[in-house]
Amino acid sequence: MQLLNQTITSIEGQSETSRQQAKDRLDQLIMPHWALGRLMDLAVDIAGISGSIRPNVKRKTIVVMAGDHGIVDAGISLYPQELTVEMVRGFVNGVAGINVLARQAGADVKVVDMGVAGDLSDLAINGDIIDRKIAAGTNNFATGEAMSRAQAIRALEAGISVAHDLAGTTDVFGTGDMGIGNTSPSSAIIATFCQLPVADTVGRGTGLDDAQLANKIKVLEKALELNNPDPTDPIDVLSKVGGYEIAGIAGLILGAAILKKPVIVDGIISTAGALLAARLAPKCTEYMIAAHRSVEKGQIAALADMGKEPLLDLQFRLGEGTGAAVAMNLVEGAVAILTEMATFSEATVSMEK
Ligand SMILES: Cc1cc2ncn([C@H]3O[C@H](COP(=O)(O)O)[C@@H](O)[C@H]3O)c2cc1C
Ligand SMILES: O=C(O)c1cccnc1
Repeated sequence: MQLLNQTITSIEGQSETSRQQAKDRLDQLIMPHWALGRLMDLAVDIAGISGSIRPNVKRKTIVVMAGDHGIVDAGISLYPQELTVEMVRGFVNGVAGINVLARQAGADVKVVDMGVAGDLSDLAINGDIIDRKIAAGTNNFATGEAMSRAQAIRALEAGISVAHDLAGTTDVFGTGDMGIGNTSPSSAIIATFCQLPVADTVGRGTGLDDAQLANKIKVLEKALELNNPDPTDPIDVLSKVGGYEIAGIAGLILGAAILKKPVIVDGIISTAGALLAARLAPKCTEYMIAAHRSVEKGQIAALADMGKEPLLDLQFRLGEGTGAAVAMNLVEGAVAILTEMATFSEATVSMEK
């Protein structure tokens, strides 16, 4: 509890001085005023986050938090739980979607076992994954709480500790997730914090049909009624209807904020983690960059709640950190514009407005 308390009470906002210095320079670049639009807004944010107008963004790490979910027993996903382990092995072998897009963006992928139900000890022993396993999957929150308060706090602190462990080799973090069934706790968390009917935050996940979607909504409505999470108590929400990888993502974001490093937030699972982090420490939203608009409508509601506008809309519904990886290219582009493009006074040619 000490690491969590220390972290949430110490997070400061962006540097206003660096934001202003970045704006002043961007105002004078050799092009029509602010003609690169949101890429320039992004450059201002990264300067404010890092406290520098020459921010380092070369070393990028996508952290894929993995965990399983007891609520798969209620038939809320198309796929079996065993796929979580198989996908983790796929990430380690470098063959999944996130591996391809991270390679293309020049980012490392680090996989964290936050609470996978299967045995990954061989990978942990070899150092192929980071082992922060809290339990072998959550309890089915259709029949009781997902985890204890103590487990929820340990999972958040594990995420914070991962950010600290990777800080020496990371300029920019990206969040990712793997866990069959995890769109369900994500939707439940978002419905609770945003005080929305769960039907407004639920989507088809990996591809449910209409009848399966109706069942998912019914299961989650009943689960929320049974658990009655308190939206003013983020640990209560996490323990009752959350997930270990979602807690890990929230912790990673809190850690990035304390380290004053940008964290690119992926799809609905990552955004549920981000909302949890925001409820614990509202200022941490200043360190988040929303990568993309997910097909899942709950993600859009959570982003709106935090006042975040996603950079991309590519109809993604994969997770793993794939949107964050694609958005890393934009982060590097934004900083390149800030640091490499000439101002009118620096340019050798004179230009009349
Ligand atoms: C092969 C495969 C790879 C994935 N990679 C990410 N997800 C994504 O889909 C799952 C969430 O959807 P739902 O809540 O409907 O189960 C999570 O594992 C998420 O990371 C995958 C899903 C599958 C099947
Ligand atoms: O928004 C996402 O990242 C997402 C959507 C559906 C399934 N898995 C992930």
